[in-house]
Amino acid sequence: MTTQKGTENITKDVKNDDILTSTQKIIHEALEKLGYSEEVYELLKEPMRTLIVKIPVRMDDGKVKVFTGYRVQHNDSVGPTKGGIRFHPNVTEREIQALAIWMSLKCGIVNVPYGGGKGAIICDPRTMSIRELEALSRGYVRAVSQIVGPTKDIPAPDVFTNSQIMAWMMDEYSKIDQFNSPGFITGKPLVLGGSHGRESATAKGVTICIREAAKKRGIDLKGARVVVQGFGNAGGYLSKFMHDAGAKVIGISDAYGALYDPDGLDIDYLLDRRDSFGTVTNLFNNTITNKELLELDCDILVPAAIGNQITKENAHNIKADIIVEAANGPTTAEATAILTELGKLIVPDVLASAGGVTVSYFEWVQNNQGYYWSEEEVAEKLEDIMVRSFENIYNTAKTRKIDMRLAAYMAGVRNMAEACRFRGWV
Ligand SMILES: NC(=O)c1ccc[n+]([C@@H]2O[C@H](COP(=O)([O-])OP(=O)(O)OC[C@H]3O[C@@H](n4cnc5c(N)ncnc54)[C@H](O)[C@@H]3O)[C@@H](O)[C@H]2O)c1
Repeated sequence: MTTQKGTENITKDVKNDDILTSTQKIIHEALEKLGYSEEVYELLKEPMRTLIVKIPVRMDDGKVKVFTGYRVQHNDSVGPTKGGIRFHPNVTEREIQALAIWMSLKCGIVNVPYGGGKGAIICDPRTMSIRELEALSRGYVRAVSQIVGPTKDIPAPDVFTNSQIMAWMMDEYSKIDQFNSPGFITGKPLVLGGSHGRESATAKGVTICIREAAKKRGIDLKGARVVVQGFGNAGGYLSKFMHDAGAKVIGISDAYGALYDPDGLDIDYLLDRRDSFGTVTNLFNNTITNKELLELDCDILVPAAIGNQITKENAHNIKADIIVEAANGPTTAEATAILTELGKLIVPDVLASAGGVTVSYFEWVQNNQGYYWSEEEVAEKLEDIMVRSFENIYNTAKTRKIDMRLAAYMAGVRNMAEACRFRGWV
């Protein structure tokens, strides 16, 4: 598995009920601002479909273990639903539902023709053999096969799932479909129809948001002091991209602590020493805490680890002028209000981390065309979409005198609400 030990905390630390409730609150406000009726909110506040399945797997010891899996589809008025599959022991139904709604918002923001979806299996892949994992992955596809497919609902990797699991799932679906179906799932290995640039897509999207936000604030990225919480897929690539852009990455962290150097950290060296769990701080004695990291004097702060990191307890101590959320849900609603009041610019998660689903969309388009793009082509198209999405949301926030989170929710929910109306659902 390529995912990290630390991600275990992602699910544990975030208060998932709060995530769903606070998401619903902002959706309500966004729909109200857009002038949609209460009926539209009633339709969009929860997923349209939640499938719970049982997956029997014969384990290596000869006994059968029955796993529980989910596939949640938020709304398919715009197009098929899309979202990752999480393998995690602590995953809950409400959490997957909230994540499916966030996927809808991200797709609306970058204007790709999908609704949001999300899947999960309650399991701990770190304790399973490769054979058991393959059997579980294939069993999941058989169990949900009636509601997924390249034109219905397209899964992708998430916490503790990777391109190998996507490959098994694609193969199983192709057998059921009796047709080679690469467009059933994204995040596949390149040889099975994966896309160039997908692994770093989230960090690329975050980088573009940082660059655009810095321009708005008159901050020159060259020499700007950047702090990144989390050094896994998103945080690691992001630190590298910031370093390459001439910024000074003065702080990074992982689940065990944080590193700080006011003159800038040697990111290439740290990436080289990082383990497969995104951990590097354990190699150093002179560390600071994650709490101290978030409050460092810097220009740009990027939470790229877990949820609920900036709360009403520490919001007043945040010194960064710009906060760009690579992680899902790092800032609470109260903290957003405090930081906005203090004049900080927050680029919200549903916009900042939408690069991943954008390149997943590119992968699906390439699979449908049977024609594959170069890395440059993928990067160019991602750049174009992210810049336009950022501009749109920034300008909405400015014109309407609202924060960028509410503006992003307005952009994220609009296509869906409009499509539901045209279809005559509401
Ligand atoms: N990777 C993507 O494509 C993607 C896309 C959208 C959103 N995100 C979000 O970005 C965040 C990071 O995702 P990732 O894929 O980089 O995960 P990852 O597992 O690769 O890395 C997570 C990093 O956070 C650190 N971490 C874990 N618990 C921590 C804690 N309690 N305090 C401080 N640091 C901690 C880990 O040590 C690791 O360095 C998550 O919130 C994820 O939902 C990721």
